[in-house]
Amino acid sequence: MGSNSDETIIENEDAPTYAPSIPVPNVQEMVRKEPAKIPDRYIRNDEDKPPITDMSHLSSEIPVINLSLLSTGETEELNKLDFACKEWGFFQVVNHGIAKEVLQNMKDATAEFFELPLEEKNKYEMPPDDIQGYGHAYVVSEEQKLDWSDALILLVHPSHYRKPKLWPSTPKGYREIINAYTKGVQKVGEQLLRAFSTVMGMDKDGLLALHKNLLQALRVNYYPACCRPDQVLGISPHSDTSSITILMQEADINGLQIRHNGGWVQVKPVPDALVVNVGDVIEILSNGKYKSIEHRAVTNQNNSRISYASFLIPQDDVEIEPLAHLVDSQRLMYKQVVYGEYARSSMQRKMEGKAHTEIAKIET
Ligand SMILES: O=C(O)CCC(=O)C(=O)O
Ligand SMILES: [Fe+2]
Repeated sequence: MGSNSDETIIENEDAPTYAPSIPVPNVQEMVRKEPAKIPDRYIRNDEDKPPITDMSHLSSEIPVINLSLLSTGETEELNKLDFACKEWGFFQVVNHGIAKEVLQNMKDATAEFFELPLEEKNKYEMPPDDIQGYGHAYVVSEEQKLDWSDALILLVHPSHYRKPKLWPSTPKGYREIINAYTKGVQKVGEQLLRAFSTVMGMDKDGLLALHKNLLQALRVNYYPACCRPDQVLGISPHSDTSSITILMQEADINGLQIRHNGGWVQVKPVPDALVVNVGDVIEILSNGKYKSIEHRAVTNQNNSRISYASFLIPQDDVEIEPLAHLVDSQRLMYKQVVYGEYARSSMQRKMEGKAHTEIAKIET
C-alpha cells in the first residue's frame, strides 16, 4: 500500500459483515461459453422487461451541478441541488475535483481485472456469509430472476474495516488505484453532504456529524453484452440504502435508467461527470422531501459495461429518523430505524424496487 500509514491494509477481525447470498453462475463466463443462450432464470416477466416506456427525451433534463460552485455556497447551485433531489432524486456533478488520471486508472485497471481468467478472479470470491468480494449479492431463493451482471463489492472506508483478502492484487497496483479513486469520491461525498446539510436547514457539518463515521462501500458492476437486451435486466429495480451514492459510468455506453413519472429515463453519461443519487437515509431524514428514486440497469447487445457505485453510509449504530424541522406540519412518514439493522434487512431480500423501505414507513 501507499506510504500513508492511515491507508495501510490491516487485518481486522471486527470488520463488519452484511448478509449472505446464494452462489449463482458467473454471467461473464456463461456469455463467453454460450453467447446466444439466455437461461430461464434471467428472462424477466413481461412487466419487468425493458423498455417499458421510452422517455429518453427527458434525459437532458436531469440536472447537472457544478460541485466547485456548490461548495462555495452559490445560491443558484444550492437551488439546483434542492430541485434535483425533489424532482429527480438524481443529478450529475461536474468540476468535482477528482483528477482525470485517477478516474482513468480506475477504469483501466478494473477492465483488466474483469478480463482475468475466472479462477484468478475467484481468488476474491464472496464467502457464503457475506456480500463482499467477487460474485453476486441479493440472491435469496432459487426461484428469483437473476441479474445479467457480476460484481466486485468492497467496504473501502474507513480503511480499518477492509477485508484485505478480498482486495484483488492483480492487475498490479489495483489496490492502490481503488484506494486513490475512493479517496477522491470520499472528498466529493463530504462536500456534497455539507451542501445537503445547508439545503436541509442544518449546520454545514450537521449531516457528517450525524453519520458519526462516514463509511464507503464500493460496488463495481460488470454487465456482459447480451444477445437479447429486451429480455433481461443488468440490475433489478431498487433504491439504494445509502445516504447518497456516487457513481462513475463509462463515457459512451448507456445502461442506467431511473424511475420518473411512471416510466424509465436513461441517465446518459456526461463526459467526466459523476452521477449522484439520493439514498434511503436522506429520504428518511428529509421525511420524503428528497426522493431515493428507484433505478435499474439494462444491458447492451454489442458492448459490456462497467459501473462504479460508491455508497456513502452512516456508522451501523446511527439512528435515522425524519429531522423535526422538516416534518413541521407535514405528516410524519418514517419511524426511527437503526442504520445497521435497516441496511442488513434490505440486503437479506432480493432487490425489488422500494419494498425494502417498508420497514421504515409509518402505515397510513
Ligand atoms: O450500473 C449502474 O449504472 C447502476 C448500478 C447501481 O444502481 C448500483 O450498483 O446500486
Ligand atoms: Fe443502485
